[in-house]
Amino acid sequence: MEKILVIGANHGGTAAINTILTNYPNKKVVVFDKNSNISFLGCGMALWIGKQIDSAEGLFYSSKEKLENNGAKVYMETEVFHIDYINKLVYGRDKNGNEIIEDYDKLILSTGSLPIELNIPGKELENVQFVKLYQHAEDVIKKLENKKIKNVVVVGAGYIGVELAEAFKRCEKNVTLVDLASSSLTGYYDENFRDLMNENLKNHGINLRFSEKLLKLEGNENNQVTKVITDKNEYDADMVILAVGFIPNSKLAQDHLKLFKNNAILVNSYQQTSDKDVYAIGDCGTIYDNAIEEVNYIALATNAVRTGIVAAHNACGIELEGIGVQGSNGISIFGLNMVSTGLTYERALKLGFNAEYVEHTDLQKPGFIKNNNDVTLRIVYDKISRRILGAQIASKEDISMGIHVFSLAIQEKVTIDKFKLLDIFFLPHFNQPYNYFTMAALGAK
Ligand SMILES: Cc1cc2nc3c(=O)[nH]c(=O)nc-3n(C[C@H](O)[C@H](O)[C@H](O)COP(=O)(O)OP(=O)(O)OC[C@H]3O[C@@H](n4cnc5c(N)ncnc54)[C@H](O)[C@@H]3O)c2cc1C
Ligand SMILES: NC(=O)C1=CN([C@@H]2O[C@H](COP(=O)(O)OP(=O)(O)OC[C@H]3O[C@@H](n4cnc5c(N)ncnc54)[C@H](O)[C@@H]3O)[C@@H](O)[C@H]2O)C=CC1
Repeated sequence: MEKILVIGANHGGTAAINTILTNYPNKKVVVFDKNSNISFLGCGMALWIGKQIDSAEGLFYSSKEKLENNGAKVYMETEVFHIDYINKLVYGRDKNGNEIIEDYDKLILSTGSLPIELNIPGKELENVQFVKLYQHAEDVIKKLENKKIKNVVVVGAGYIGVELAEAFKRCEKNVTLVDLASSSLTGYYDENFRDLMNENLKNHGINLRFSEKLLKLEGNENNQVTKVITDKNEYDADMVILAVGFIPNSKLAQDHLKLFKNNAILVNSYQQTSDKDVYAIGDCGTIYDNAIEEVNYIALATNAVRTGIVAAHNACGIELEGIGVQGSNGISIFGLNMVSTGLTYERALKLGFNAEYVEHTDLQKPGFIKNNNDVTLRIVYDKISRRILGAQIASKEDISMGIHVFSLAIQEKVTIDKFKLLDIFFLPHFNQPYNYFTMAALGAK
């Protein structure tokens, strides 16, 4: 029986394992994970910390037991420390120090990512937290019960930082959000969209400190953090969250597999690495980005799931080519919903596209409908090829599904001119006859 070994059983790994177990009963599946849990939805962490949900119970959708009931052999709390790619052997060590060796016919690496560690004095002080794992969130929640924790400084105003800033505010903490960049969410939105989010955060009492470089953290005699020092200011801090991005966890691939510029494991559209019997999925690997028509690194659970499915079929001998991604993403903070896909205008210009954008703001539904809010849509396109490169939408309405049409447009290289006359239904309960999709696109010269 052919044996497929999976290292890492979070979102990517779980998707691959389930795909194999469901579709290929003639394959043996062996799994290693160094953690004690499987499938934690990090996206629920802010909801849990901010008490918008009561517990973490619903934040898992799989477990060792579920995978084993479906036929896998699962080693939890067992870290793989070496792979002999030549002899196809994987070496793990369990929590009791026992060494476990398993051979494989095909190997799927799903070792994910690690939060970036800033090399600054004071980073080892107590109450300086990373937020990636279930255990991290549990630790933060327990510490927040201490009423002495009043001032929380969040470093990094990307997706994690902004979501957690809201969560800490909901716990009635004084929250300062610091970023090296001149705004929150610089990786995802253009300036006027970022301004909407910054205004929203400010209006909810979050102290925004942008264009500041973190220099060091200071502590008291008990080694607990007390201050955050930047190149411009200093802030009182009883807890500091470091959320300045992820790096791929590709240590096991070094010295054997080809890596991308940020050390992600380089894969082709079948998730195959430079070793034909080894696949890499999710945050530890690269992904093809249709917006730039090149390989890229985009750490998202959605990509982990899709690449897991692709790798599983290919590892089992059924060819399935991935179709690439657009990096579609979304955020919802104090009722302001923002979604984006593909390239922002700023990034498109930086990458050398002949970029242009059209933008339109209008009520979601006709004026006679109550409970109705403005929606702002920006579509970014290339003036020469006319190809749609990206889109951003912001509103207090739930506009989340709207972004998917732009994701598909980028994937299928639809031009802005074709988009102008896209068939969009109208019903006053949902939208307007002169839809902002159409109105924005018609503005393209
Ligand atoms: C707070 C937060 C919120 C997020 N919100 C969203 C969101 O809303 N939407 C979204 O799309 N994405 C979100 N993400 C990103 C998303 O969680 C990641 O992209 C996703 O977890 C990647 O899945 P993965 O399986 O590739 O890697 P990981 O989740 O990093 O899992 C890797 C697994 O490999 C195991 N492992 C690693 N090394 C070894 C080893 N040597 N031996 C054995 N096991 C090993 C680890 O224990 C882990 O279980 C969020 C992330 C965080 C932290
Ligand atoms: N809603 C969603 O889809 C979510 C997705 N995620 C994903 O998880 C991954 C990790 O998220 P984040 O850590 O928030 O990364 P991020 O890339 O979203 O944001 C990192 C932020 O840190 C800032 N930064 C970098 N170095 C810094 C420094 N030295 N000092 C101060 N600021 C610095 C950057 O300017 C950036 O704003 C991302 O890929 C993200 O897309 C995370 C949370 C939610």
